[in-house]
Amino acid sequence: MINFNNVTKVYGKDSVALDHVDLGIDPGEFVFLVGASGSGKSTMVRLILKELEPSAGSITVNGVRLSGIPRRSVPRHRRSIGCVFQDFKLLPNKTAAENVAYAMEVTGQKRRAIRVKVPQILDLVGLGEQAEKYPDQLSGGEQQRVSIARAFVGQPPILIADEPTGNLDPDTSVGIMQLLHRINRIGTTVLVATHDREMVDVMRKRVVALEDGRVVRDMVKGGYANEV
Ligand SMILES: Nc1ncnc2c1ncn2[C@@H]1O[C@H](COP(=O)(O)OP(=O)(O)OP(=O)(O)O)[C@@H](O)[C@H]1O
Repeated sequence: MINFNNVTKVYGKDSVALDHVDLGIDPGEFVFLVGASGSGKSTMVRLILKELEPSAGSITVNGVRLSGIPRRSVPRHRRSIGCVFQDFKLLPNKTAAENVAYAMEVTGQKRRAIRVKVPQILDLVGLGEQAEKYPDQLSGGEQQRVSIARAFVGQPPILIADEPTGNLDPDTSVGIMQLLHRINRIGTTVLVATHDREMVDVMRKRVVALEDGRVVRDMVKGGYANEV
């Protein structure tokens, strides 16, 4: 589903963010990408989205080699990947329902489809009752659920979350992780870049650890640290 083949990314002249990375993620997997600040997690995410180009090596997503995607087709590539961020990135002047609907509008979906789908997806993330609230009327965890609903409403085959629980307390984080797990169980490939040690240890999923741009550990049912 996602393949990095000997990928190196150098920013500027000599800032090596990724150093000969090989990584394969199969369809339907749930993978944590862990590592200290600056280890290269966000760079990997941005390469997958084709926001950046690798300095060397090749990347395949959904069976498509990214270097072969022409610029005009990049938006379609990005639509196949739902994205969730630490800071939610919701539109403050739109309700929860409108935020989700907007994501469908910009991809040209029909009004009727939007009317049907938005309540369904808000129910799925446990926010059926909060549809008409604005982001500032929602808790951090609820805002993150809206952003997951928005990322998932087009049913992309891949969902990427970059520090999805970075702004949330531990209890709320568990709920967000359970939701990502549920989305994974429906068949979505989920990649979560995180520092959240507790969550990684509880979930017992595949853990890929980066250190200075290299994959230093890849465990099937791993923990955040070596000894777990
Ligand atoms: N635009 C850029 N220009 C130059 N160097 C960069 C740029 N973006 C990232 N880097 C460097 O590349 C390395 C990897 O950064 P990256 O943001 O991928 O790490 P990260 O693991 O996502 O960190 P964090 O957890 O803090 O987000 C770091 O050394 C960083 O300083």
